[in-house]
Formats: sequence, C-alpha cells, structure tokens
Amino acid sequence: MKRSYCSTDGRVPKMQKDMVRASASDDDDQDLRLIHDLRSSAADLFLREQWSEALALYTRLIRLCQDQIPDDDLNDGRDSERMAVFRRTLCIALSSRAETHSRSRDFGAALEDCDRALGIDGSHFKTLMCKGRILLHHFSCYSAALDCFQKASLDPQAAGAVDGLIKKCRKFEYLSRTGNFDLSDWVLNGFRGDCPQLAEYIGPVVVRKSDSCGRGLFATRNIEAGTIVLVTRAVAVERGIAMCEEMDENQQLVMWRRFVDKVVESASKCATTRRQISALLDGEESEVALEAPDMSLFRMEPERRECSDGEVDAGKILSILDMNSLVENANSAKVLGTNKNCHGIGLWILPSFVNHSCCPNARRTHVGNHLIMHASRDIKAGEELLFAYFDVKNPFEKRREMSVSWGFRCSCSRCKFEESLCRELRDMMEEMGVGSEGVDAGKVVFRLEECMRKFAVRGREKGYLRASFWGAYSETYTREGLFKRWGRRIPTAEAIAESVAEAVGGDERVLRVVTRNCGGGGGGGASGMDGVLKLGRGIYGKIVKKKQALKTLLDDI
Ligand SMILES: C[S@@+](CC[C@H](N)C(=O)[O-])C[C@H]1O[C@@H](n2cnc3c(N)ncnc32)[C@H](O)[C@@H]1O
Repeated sequence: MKRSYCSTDGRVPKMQKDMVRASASDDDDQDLRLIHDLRSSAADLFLREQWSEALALYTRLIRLCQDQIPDDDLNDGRDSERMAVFRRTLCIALSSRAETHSRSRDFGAALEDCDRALGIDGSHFKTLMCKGRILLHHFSCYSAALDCFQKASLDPQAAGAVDGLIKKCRKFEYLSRTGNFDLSDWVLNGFRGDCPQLAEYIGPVVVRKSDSCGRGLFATRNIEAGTIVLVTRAVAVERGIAMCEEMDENQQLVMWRRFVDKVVESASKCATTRRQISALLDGEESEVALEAPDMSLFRMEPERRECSDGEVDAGKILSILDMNSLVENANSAKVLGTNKNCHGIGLWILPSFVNHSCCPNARRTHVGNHLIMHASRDIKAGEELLFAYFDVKNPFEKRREMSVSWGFRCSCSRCKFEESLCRELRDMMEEMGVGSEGVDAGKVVFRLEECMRKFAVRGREKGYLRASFWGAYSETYTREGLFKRWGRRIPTAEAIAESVAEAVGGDERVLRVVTRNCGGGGGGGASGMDGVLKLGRGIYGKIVKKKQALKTLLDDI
C-alpha cells in the first residue's frame, strides 16, 4: 500500500496541497502511533514467551514499515527523516522477529530475518548477536559466528559481553579443525556443572559405497586406536528415567513417540536437516541402489543453508528412525555424566552410515546431546569403520538371530570364520558342552582352550571364539571358587582380555574381569596397569588427555 499524494499529471493545486499535507501528517501520526503500539504489544508478547502471537505482530509491523518505504528508497541513500524512522523500525522489527523465530527454534527463518535486518544496518548490535548465536550454536559455523561477534564487539553496547562468545568461537573453530578434544577437567570434577559444550568435528572419514551393506563410513587415512573420528550433535534426543534398571514397555513407547515428534519438528523447521535425514536409509528402499551422499551434506556451511518451514513426510521419517536411531546405553557405547537409570534414544546423522560388525573397530561416547565416535582399534586407510549394533560377546548362532532381527545377515570376517569352522571342531565343542547351559564355566573355558590348541586356532581367530564364549570366561575369572579350581589351568585374565579386545574390541565387562582378577583398578603392577590403560583407551578413546582422568573413568567401572 504505497500512497501517492500527486495528481495524475504530477502537479498539485495549492489548496489541495495544504489539505493533502494536513491529511498526510494525520496519516503519518496514525502510522507512527500504530507502529509504536504494534512494537510495544509484540515486545510484551515476546516477554510472555507467546511466540506465535509475537511473530504475527512483528510480521504486521514489518509489512507496515515496508509499505511506507518505496522500493527504490531501500539502500539508495536518499533518506528523508520519515523514511529513516521507518527503515530503523523495519530493521528493529526484523531483528526482533529473528529473535522470536530463534526462541521458537525456527533457526532458518531467524537467519533470513537477521540477513534482511543487516542489509538495512550492517552493524545492528542485537541482530549481529542473534545471528552469531544461531551460527555458533545451531549451525556450528564458527568462523561466520566469530565474524558477527567481532563486528558486534565494536558497538558500545557490547561492553565486554561479547568477549566470551569470541573466545568460544575461536576455541570451537580450533576443535572442529583438529579434533583435539579433552574432557579431563569435567571428568576430574566428578561431571559437576553443565556438560562440556562440544564443537562439531568430522575427522578422517568419508561416506562411500560398501561392498555388501549399502553405504558405510570409511577411513581416509590410518587411524590409531583411541583417535576421535567424529563429534556430532543429535538432530533430536529423548530421555527418560527408568524406575528399575530397565524402562517398561509403556515408558519406552512414550519416549519413542516424543522422540519421533522432536525429529519431525526439527525436520519441518530446517531444510538442511530435512535433506540430511532424507539421505538416510529407510526400511522401504533397497540400500544397494542408494548413492553415497557428498560429505558437504554433513557440513552446515552458511552458504549451503536454506532453512525454512517445509513439508515433511512423517511416515518416511518414522521408517528412517526405525533403521537409524541409536540408544545411548548400549554395550558399544558409554554415556558420561548422567544417572545410570537415564535412558536415551537419538538420531545422529553421520553415525547413521556406520554399518555393523561382530568384530567392530569403533565405539561411541555420549556427552549431552553429542555423540563422540572413536577408533577402538587401529584402523587402516580405506578400511570401513564399524559399530556393534548388539552385544557381540555371544556365540555365532545367537548373533545370527540378533542380526536377522535387525533385518540383515551379518557376513563380517568373524561370522564367516565361525560359520566355516570345520565340522570336527564344532562337534568337539558341542561334545564338550562348550556354550551349553548348566555346564561348569571353568570347564567350558578349559575345554575351549584345549580345542583351539588341538585345531591350531591362532591369533585373531582365537579372540573371536573367546569372545563368543565370553560369558564362561567372565564367570570363571570373577567367581572366586571357579577361579581357584581352574585358574592355574587356563590363560591369565590379562591374556584373554588382550586377545578378546584385539579381535572384537574391549568393553567395560572385559575391563572389569582384568581389574577384579588383578585385585583392583591398578591391575598387577606396572605391566598390568599398562594393559588396563590400553583397554581403557580402546573403550573411551582419547577424550581425556590426562592420565588421572582416564583412571577416574576406569575406577568408575
Ligand atoms: C544404520 S544403517 C547403516 C547404513 C546403511 N548401510 C546405508 O546405506 O545407509 C543400518 C542398515 O545397514 C545394513 N547393514 C548394517 N550392517 C550390516 C551388515 N553387517 N551386514 C549387512 N547389512 C548391514 C542393514 O540394512 C541395516 O539395517
């Protein structure tokens, strides 16, 4: 609604001019009053956290200002006083609407408004702060966020308030480049206070086609055991506290529903999130036909951002979540800083491309809503990084059942080896009661070791079979009576733990066997301690640099 005060030929008679001036100034007063009223009502709604109502008023205010500013007057320097007021008000209204969008978690729309406000006033303090915070906390664009805060710091309003954010951007930019994370202080402090804020980090990994399992995550260079390869925040996580150790079915269902709603909401508010989610495998399609996405999909660069509300197919999301969501408390994972009865389920995009193996080489640690993935064994360049989707310290048949319940038949090197065990060895194992219920665990261990000697099973394959009958080993080494009876006739707990960890990766149960068997966290002397620390590195990765922090984590087992 742009008003013209001119007659068709452009000239206005004197009397008419006076009348027009008077009515224009009345109109002006009215417009300014309306603007003032809208601003204060919107601000009031904002303070009361009534986001959608506040958004509606800010949108009216923005339209009103825009209608007063002729198109060619934007940014052309011909500013009348009146236009200057509208432009200033438009900038403030856009900035306030950006803040409101941000509070209602519509970060894409918030950024669009920030950019429009900064188009009017490139040094607008409130907008620079809003944009910087969104880029830092939501889009993980640390350099772009730093740029905003540095500009904001020149404003007198900054008064040192920006220094902390500038420092944080610099630190996060460094972490996202190097992966040099260290949670030692938080661990040594007994996980007190807020959990550490982590930067997004994509290490030496790439998504590409895997030979037998659709797409997978592969190492782009040799990776040493313990190295962090990925730190990434969840699209959404839902948690609940179990009354007993496990959640009942009803609780699980409620948690799942809330989780699905959160993912759908995130997807509906951000096009990048929608694109990332739709690149994941869903139960309906064949993974053979799926292409590996470009790694740029996982980096939220500012120029790739095109966020806005959009349609989401909730049915498809549900099917994707079925295949890709991860529970935090799993044998292949460690949750730091939460109560043991707290159970969480979440969706992390890049880790969703990690396939399963019964001899995995990667593990995850959960800190807040972040997933930290590390190599649990040395990994060669070009090798696939693999998680254990279920407890792989089980015999072959049991693992086969579990992989089928996941919808696939695992054909990892360990499954292939155990499937192809020669008939005689299998018969001998069966005959000796290896793996049967009710058989003395020490005897099972003793007999299995005998069998492997007889059939010259060596190295990693020995570790595979030991891991398959881990239950018997664990019982034998931790139950005093059993250990007294069999201890001298079987290998030491450290030797078994090392062989199992080499073959299929260690976990807390393996560590517990070593520490208990050697009489406490120190293990048996210096070499025992070295073994424990090595196992600990495999389980926790290099998330704590200080040895004392690692010892604290191990003591907690
Ligand atoms: C979370 S997705 C892993 C990424 C998936 N391969 C892709 O292309 O997106 C889980 C699915 O991958 C496949 N998968 C994972 N590990 C496998 C394995 N060891 N053998 C066969 N298929 C596997 C199964 O279809 C499983 O349901």
